[in-house]
Amino acid sequence: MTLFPLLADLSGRPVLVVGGGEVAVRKIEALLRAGARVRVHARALDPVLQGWLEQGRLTRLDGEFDPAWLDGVWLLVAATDDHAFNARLAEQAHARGLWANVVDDAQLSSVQIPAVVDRAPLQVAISSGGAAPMLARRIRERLEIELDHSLGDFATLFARHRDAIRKRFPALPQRRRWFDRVIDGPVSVLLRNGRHEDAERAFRDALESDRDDDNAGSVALVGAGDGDPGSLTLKALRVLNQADVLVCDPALPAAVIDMARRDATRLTAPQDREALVELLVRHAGNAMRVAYIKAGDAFRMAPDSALRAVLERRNVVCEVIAGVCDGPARAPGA
Ligand SMILES: C[C@@]1(CC(=O)O)C2=NC(=C\c3[nH]c(c(CCC(=O)O)c3CC(=O)O)Cc3[nH]c(c(CC(=O)O)c3CCC(=O)O)/C=C3\N/C(=C\2)[C@@H](CCC(=O)O)[C@]3(C)CC(=O)O)/[C@H]1CCC(=O)O
Ligand SMILES: NC(=O)c1ccc[n+]([C@@H]2O[C@H](COP(=O)([O-])OP(=O)(O)OC[C@H]3O[C@@H](n4cnc5c(N)ncnc54)[C@H](O)[C@@H]3O)[C@@H](O)[C@H]2O)c1
Repeated sequence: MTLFPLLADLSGRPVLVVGGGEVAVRKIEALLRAGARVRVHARALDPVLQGWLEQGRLTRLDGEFDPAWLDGVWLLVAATDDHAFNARLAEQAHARGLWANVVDDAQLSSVQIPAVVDRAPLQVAISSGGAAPMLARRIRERLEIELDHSLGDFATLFARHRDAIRKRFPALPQRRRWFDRVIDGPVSVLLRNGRHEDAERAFRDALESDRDDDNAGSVALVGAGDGDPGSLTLKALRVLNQADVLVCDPALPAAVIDMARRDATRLTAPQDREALVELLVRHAGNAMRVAYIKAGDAFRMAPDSALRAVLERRNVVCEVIAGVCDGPARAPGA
């Protein structure tokens, strides 16, 4: 059976959760985050749920289960450890045309809860259809590493300018090309560095500029740390996987360079400072995402710490990614 993926707006809508254990806590946490009005019925409540009850974040229904509790509810979550009881609850919900999630039985569930990477308003939902929930969880963990938390801000920025974007590019193909360019451009670099006003300005510039003369790329100055590829920070790894052009310090261990995107152009950094700056500016001006990588925490220390200001004076959006140097130093090329 193939499940139909859909996203539900439960904001302000009542949801009944039966069961108050560990699994109920996880489902209720997600329901509350989505703004649902959660009613709980359970013999015993987990201390976390007890706390939320005391804070008025949920209501509790006491006594023997009463089918009338299903009235006006949008979704039932059967989360007890009593399989037969869960099955009866689902049956009653389905008889009323309600959606039911049964935490110990995928087959009985008309709704399943996926693993979620939450970068609201952007969300990635992963489902194995009940085949292997732990596999869904593993894939989520991988995506958590890949997706920067500023993606939510990025999506919000697009939403805020939605009307202006449509007005500026009324034809869809035109709009699509523009979206592709902005998504790969410097706005996301500014957002992930917390520079919200600069991001807003760059976004507006991209909206106003003519398609063909907006070739803004960016430069990331990446500290590679102690030379152990395992010491690269998440930020460094993400940048290395996105970069179109890698400018590598000659002393950088090959194992670190191997972590980068395979099809990126790899260049050796010129020794001459001016030549280096010109190289970075030229590629960034050609709509490239450039990463200049050097061992240690080079770009937060003199003399390389000056490089960012030099590039920004040349109108290149630039970010510095710190290197972690706790591990044992590795020989170049190791
Ligand atoms: C994705 C996630 C979402 C969430 O819950 O938020 C989720 N299960 C998660 C974790 C998890 N689930 C289980 C363990 C092992 C615990 C252990 O063994 O101790 C862990 C790990 C843990 O708890 O850490 C065991 C398990 N789960 C189900 C059964 C019954 C069965 O298979 O029939 C059993 C066997 C019980 C047993 O054998 O006793 C059933 C369901 N679990 C689902 C969702 C739905 C299918 C989703 C899909 O397949 O895509 C479905 C059908 C119903 C539903 O709940 O909607 C969340 C990961 C969140 C994350 O970290 O990202
Ligand atoms: N879907 C998932 O993600 C997932 C993950 C792990 C386990 N499970 C399964 O989910 C079930 C619940 O797991 P848990 O760890 O939360 O269990 P738990 O033992 O911590 O909690 C069970 C809850 O159900 C309540 N309960 C039991 N019978 C009841 C009844 N007749 N009326 C009212 N309340 C009743 C208990 O008071 C308790 O609050 C188990 O069967 C487990 O195998 C599901």
